Amino acid sequence: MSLTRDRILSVLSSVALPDNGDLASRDMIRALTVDGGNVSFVIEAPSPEVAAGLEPQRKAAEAAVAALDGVEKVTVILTAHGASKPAPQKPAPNLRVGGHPTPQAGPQKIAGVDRVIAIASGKGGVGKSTVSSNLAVALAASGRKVGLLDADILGPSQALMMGVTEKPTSSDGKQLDPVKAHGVEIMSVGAIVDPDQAVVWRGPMLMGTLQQFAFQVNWGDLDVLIVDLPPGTGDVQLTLSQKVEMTGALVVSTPQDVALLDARKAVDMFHKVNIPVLGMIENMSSYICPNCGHEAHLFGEGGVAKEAEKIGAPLLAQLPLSLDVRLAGDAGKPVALTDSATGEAYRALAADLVARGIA
Ligand SMILES: Nc1ncnc2c1ncn2[C@@H]1O[C@H](COP(=O)(O)OP(=O)(O)OP(=O)(O)O)[C@@H](O)[C@H]1O
Repeated sequence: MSLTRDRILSVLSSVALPDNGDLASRDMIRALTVDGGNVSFVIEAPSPEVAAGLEPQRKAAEAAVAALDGVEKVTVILTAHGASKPAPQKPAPNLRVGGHPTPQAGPQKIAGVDRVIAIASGKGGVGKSTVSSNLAVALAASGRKVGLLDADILGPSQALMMGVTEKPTSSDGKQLDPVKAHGVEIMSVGAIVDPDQAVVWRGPMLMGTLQQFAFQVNWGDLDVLIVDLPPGTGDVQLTLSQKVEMTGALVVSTPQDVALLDARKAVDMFHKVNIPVLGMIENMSSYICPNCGHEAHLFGEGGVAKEAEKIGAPLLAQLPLSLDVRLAGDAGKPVALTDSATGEAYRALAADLVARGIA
């Protein structure tokens, strides 16, 4: 019998919960991924208190799936949603972007948002923002309700890449309303400040803005909020993991060794802050000559696949290096909107993420 999501869910329905029901019937399984013999998923408890008592169920789930034919490796992560205490009354939010962070106890859910997926890379310039915008557009075109939070506060790209020309407003004087482009709700510093103006802020201002973008924006009901991170393993990544309940991260890398070295660090950082890495994406994978059709692996071949295998995460896509991608990004009309081969690759990636329960 082949290893399918349904088969794994049926095995998980044998893992009973202390207060009735089982892991599958109570809809606690998230981000279930089957990649060859590697199976990974997240058990999401409704609160930290419930999660604290579920380690035996996590172990039982791991053992039950490991016993299935064809399973080589199982990764099961236990997370919790919901604050342990009622959230304290918040003061009226300050609409000025760039305020200092407000104190907050532990990561919190963004109201109305089902899943928060970070798009990360170790190295800069590997195409994280390009992947974020195209994935957001492809998911929205497939019928998902999608938001895009540009967490690259100092080097925001999303206003340009998504062709945003209007500024966010506030309909209630308290929360910011995101701007909408290509079916996606967007919040980016690039939509607020003049494009030629540098954002020169110290850490606390950055973190305050990040918190505002997560919690003082009317995101509405979203299936998935894509968070375009800055490169590296710094303050923004740490703050997000401490303030926002994240579903997981997708790590983007190009195939060459210098990029992979940094991608490995990004993966390690996510493990340290307990955010599951749900998959890797190889960008600028190969170049197909538009004249003769010859495919050249300019930056090497197979490196990202090997890395993904090492961490037990799926390699979700291998996206080509193509002039169309850059031109479309610069024009504010992501290539995923087109019928090109790269547009099709992004649609396939979006469909795969939906099928895996990631988006
Ligand atoms: N597959 C691709 N083919 C051609 N050009 C690409 C591709 N992916 C990204 N680019 C181009 O490479 C440049 C850098 O991409 P992008 O800004 O998405 O990278 P990034 O990792 O987000 O960068 P940063 O580290 O600055 O945040 C952009 O001009 C983009 O259009």
